[in-house]
Amino acid sequence: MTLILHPDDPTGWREAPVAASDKRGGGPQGAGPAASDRLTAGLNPQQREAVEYRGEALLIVAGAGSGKTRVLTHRIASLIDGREAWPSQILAITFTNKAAAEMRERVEALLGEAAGGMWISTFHSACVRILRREAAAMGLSTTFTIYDSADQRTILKRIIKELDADTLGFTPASAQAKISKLKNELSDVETYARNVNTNDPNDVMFLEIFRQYTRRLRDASALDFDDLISETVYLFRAFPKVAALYQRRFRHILVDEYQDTNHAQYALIRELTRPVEPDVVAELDEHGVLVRGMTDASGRIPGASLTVVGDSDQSIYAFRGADIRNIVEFERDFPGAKVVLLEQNYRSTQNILSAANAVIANNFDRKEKKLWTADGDGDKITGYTGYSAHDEAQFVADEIEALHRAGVAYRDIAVFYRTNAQTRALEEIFVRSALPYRVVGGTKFYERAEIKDAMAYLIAVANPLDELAIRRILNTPKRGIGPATETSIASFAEQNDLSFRQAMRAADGLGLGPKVTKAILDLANLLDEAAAMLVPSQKGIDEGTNEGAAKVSDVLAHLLDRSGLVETLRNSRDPQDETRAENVEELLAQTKDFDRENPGAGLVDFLTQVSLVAAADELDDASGTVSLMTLHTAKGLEYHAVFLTGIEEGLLPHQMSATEPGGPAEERRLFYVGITRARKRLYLSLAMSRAQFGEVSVAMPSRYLQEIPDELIDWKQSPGMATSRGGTQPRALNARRGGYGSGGSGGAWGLRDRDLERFSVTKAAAPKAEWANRVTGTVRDNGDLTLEVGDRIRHTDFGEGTVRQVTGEGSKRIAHVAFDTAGQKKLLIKIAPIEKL
Ligand SMILES: Nc1ncnc2c1ncn2[C@@H]1O[C@H](COP(=O)(O)OP(=O)(O)OP(=O)(O)O)[C@@H](O)[C@H]1O
Ligand SMILES: [Mg+2]
Repeated sequence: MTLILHPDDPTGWREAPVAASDKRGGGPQGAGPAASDRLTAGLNPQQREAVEYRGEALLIVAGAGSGKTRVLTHRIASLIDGREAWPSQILAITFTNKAAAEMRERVEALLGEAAGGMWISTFHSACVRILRREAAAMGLSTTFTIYDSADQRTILKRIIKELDADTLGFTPASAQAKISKLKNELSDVETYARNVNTNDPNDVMFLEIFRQYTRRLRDASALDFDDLISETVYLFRAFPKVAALYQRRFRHILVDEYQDTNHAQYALIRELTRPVEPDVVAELDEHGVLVRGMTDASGRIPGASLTVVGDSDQSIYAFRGADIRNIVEFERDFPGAKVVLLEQNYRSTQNILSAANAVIANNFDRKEKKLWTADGDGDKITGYTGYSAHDEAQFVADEIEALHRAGVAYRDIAVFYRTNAQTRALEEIFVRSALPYRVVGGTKFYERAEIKDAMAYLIAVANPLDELAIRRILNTPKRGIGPATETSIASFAEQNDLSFRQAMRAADGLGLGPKVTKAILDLANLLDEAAAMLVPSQKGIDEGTNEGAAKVSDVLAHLLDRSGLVETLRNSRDPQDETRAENVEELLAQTKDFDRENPGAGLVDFLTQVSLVAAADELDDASGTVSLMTLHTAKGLEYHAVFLTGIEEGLLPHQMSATEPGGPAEERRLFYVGITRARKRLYLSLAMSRAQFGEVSVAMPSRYLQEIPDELIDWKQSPGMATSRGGTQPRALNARRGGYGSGGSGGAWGLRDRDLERFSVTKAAAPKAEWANRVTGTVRDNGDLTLEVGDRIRHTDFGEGTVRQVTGEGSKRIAHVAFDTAGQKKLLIKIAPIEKL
């Protein structure tokens, strides 16, 4: 393998001056912690100790609101301020984009400009950044697509159908969950195949599903979310020299919410904190990567220092493979690690903390830990039992108005729920009450069909191998290309070992009607044209910049205009289509903002940003609005007033987890996370009946409610009271006005990632034509191979056969071949894997 070195060294590896005395590696000459006294002022002694500790591994374990995240930010600031590390030598990992943006803000507030160049990001963003840069080493296109959960399910649905796997009970969701679990355990197809029980038809079938899924993603040059982490781990393991570049660069790695890391994420951290061995150091040196002064006496570059913070009581991602053992076993994995415990809570009132303590105490197998504050009891918790979900929502809306009148800003109020479906009633009432609100990470803008359509155009341009994207837009807007045509293109592609897109270009030889043929070619041409717009000028290519390339917004505008996507929506009679057209135009506006704010960034950067944001959460607080979000999204955040809604059996604990081992305990931790987000006011509410899946059913108060001592809650309408009034019958559901969800998520789209990652596609030194080819995708070329009726040929897959007919012109000539064993096939002569006998 060859070492990938970056001519422009975009990560700043070469910039760091060397402190010969600083054996921990290459940071600026340290003035020592004393210089950053002002950064430790206002911290308690344990927090200060954690900020100032300078060993190799540090574990901070503490309950909610005790300042763990605060310690991380101060620690980063202190390293930089004390000139012990360059910002570029710091990698801080948080769980959501929102948390990353907040952390960056806090560090910037402490340091000002000096904070630039730091990597503060989620695991996924950091990995995408690495993978885009190193894609070549993995045999992956730098423009690889990131598949979200819906994309995964579409592919799995096709595979399951083809394999008739549904007869064995496989569903796209079940296969997806299983694949995700395996990937989070760093188990790939080969590993799974080795351990599969060949006598179990289910296992054998799953293996085939997994295998096909993996192949399709590879063919499409696509990665799913779990791949982002696991592929980075494989990359580092397979290419120690690539790994060394990052091991050398990041001298301080800090991970927030460590209790929720899964095995793959854990492995990634292990790789990143490994020392660089002397032989690799020597090779780096040979390649001009600065290593002098970074090595210790044995000639190694020591591993990065690692700081992790977490709270095992807040572990809520077991379903995604999070492994609490990562935190429990930290001391074993990192011998000599320093452990700091924080005890005092600075966030909430004592009443809120007492409720949290009482609830979490019911979990066994945990270290006893009690949250306390010096700030006093504060108000009691307010409880409310609604007759229906609407009644509950009305209570929430009324209380929010009351808080607002009392001077609490909307942005300092949040409403949490267990499942996204619960937003319906809340949104309906909020819209009616004209309450400004925003759904964080809810029904996402990007998940809307029309946005996915428009995005699919962009994806098809960026990654010509992405079959999913191109098939999505093949007949969107309608252009007369039916499913039969789609299938014949797909099988032509399959038979000729072509991508779907290449097969489209050969449409005129497929024997389709002239109108359909034209429609297919027009679409292929439109995509090629758009791809050509993205090619930088020769100067840009020479200099490795995007100079001369069209802006993302121009490309999208061109695609929308020429495809007629917006126009079709505008001309439709369906009243919903007007909103859809507006949404697509909103996307266009978004690309304009992107272009303005990220000069030099390209289409792939935009697509990456969207996929990362869409999957994890939304970006920023639109100030002045109440935030609605799931309990999972709420992690790490805090608000003056918090409403926990739907505290009912079946919702919390959720019915899916109630029967699973460890399920109720994990749900209890989720409740605990919710409670501990509140600073001053906490509201717990439930409904006596709730409509789910179109059916109204009686709801029971959550078992967790009973775990909170009575004296802490002031019930405005108690579960008991409501029942004694015979209130299990739902009150007539409020008449619907305003429709569901007409506000909400659209407004959130306008926010952006401060931590935006810019991935420059490796294009230095590629001449324009080659670069253009890379964008549109080229394969083998048989030159002017002439074939005539009666010729015998050999195909790599189909064996030998006889040419029956030749149609088409020039590079689009197609041979109709009768294979001896494989039947009739149509082959594109120019590129099919064939030879003349
Ligand atoms: N020493 C301190 N003095 C004053 N305020 C503090 C101190 N330490 C932390 N805080 C404040 O307490 C609140 C909680 O801190 P932080 O968010 O860092 O806690 P955490 O341990 O990360 O919580 P969680 O477990 O919920 O993520 C924040 O508002 C923070 O600014
Ligand atoms: Mg925190």
